[in-house]
Amino acid sequence: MTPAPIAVALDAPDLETAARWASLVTPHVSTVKVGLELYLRYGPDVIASIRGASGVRLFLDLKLHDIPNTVAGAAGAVARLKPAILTVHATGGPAMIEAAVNALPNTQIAAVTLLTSLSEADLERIGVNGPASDAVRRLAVMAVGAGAQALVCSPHEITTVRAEVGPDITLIIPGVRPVGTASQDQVRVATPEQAFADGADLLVIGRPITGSADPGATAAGIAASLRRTSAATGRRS
Ligand SMILES: O=C(O)c1cc(=O)[nH]c(=O)n1[C@@H]1O[C@H](COP(=O)(O)O)[C@@H](O)[C@H]1O
Repeated sequence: MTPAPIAVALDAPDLETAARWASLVTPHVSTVKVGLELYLRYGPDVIASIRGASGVRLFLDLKLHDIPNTVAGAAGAVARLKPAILTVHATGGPAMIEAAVNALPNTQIAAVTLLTSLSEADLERIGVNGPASDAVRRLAVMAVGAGAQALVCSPHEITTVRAEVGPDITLIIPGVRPVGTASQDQVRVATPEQAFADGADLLVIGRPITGSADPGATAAGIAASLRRTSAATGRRS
């Protein structure tokens, strides 16, 4: 069976836990994601350890955000790790995004638009007025113009962004919560089925899987539900 278009966020306090989660979910999902918690604790070696434990596609979520020259250097520094995907913050601007794209020609650079943990009230406090979807759309268009091949946005903005950037840009969607699970610090959320039906290419899911009693079974359950959504909507994963 084709693994589901899910990146499991391995936000673990230690490498053993992350490697265990990776090996449990690997039969069911296409991708695992290493983020700041693991990378800052263990450094680049964590990538080889996780690859050894799972062998699936690796998404490196460092959310780079700095001047173009610094981001070019930082992206170049992780080139040898050969991540399938690397995140940068879209608000770093077009020159910064372009610098990352040029530094890593064999990696999909994903521009994070507005974090899924931000509410519209939070956005107003940081100077982003109006509906989140307007700002996300503007950032998405700018990032794609700068060469980003993937975008990260919340489930609420999928249809708006897709209409703007077309079918060839990969939409990566965190803020995903299966029915009956808590939102925790996520604000702009939807179910995996809804996000997938709306056009997400890759769902990022962490705690609803890794915090469950049986991460392998939970991942398998969400994967099966996405297959049913696919059959019902005609959407191919
Ligand atoms: O870039 C990301 O992956 C990301 C962007 C965003 O806007 N929101 C967001 O939650 N994420 C990441 O997605 C994961 C979500 O984890 P859970 O909230 O546990 O499902 C975390 O690893 C976040 O770092």
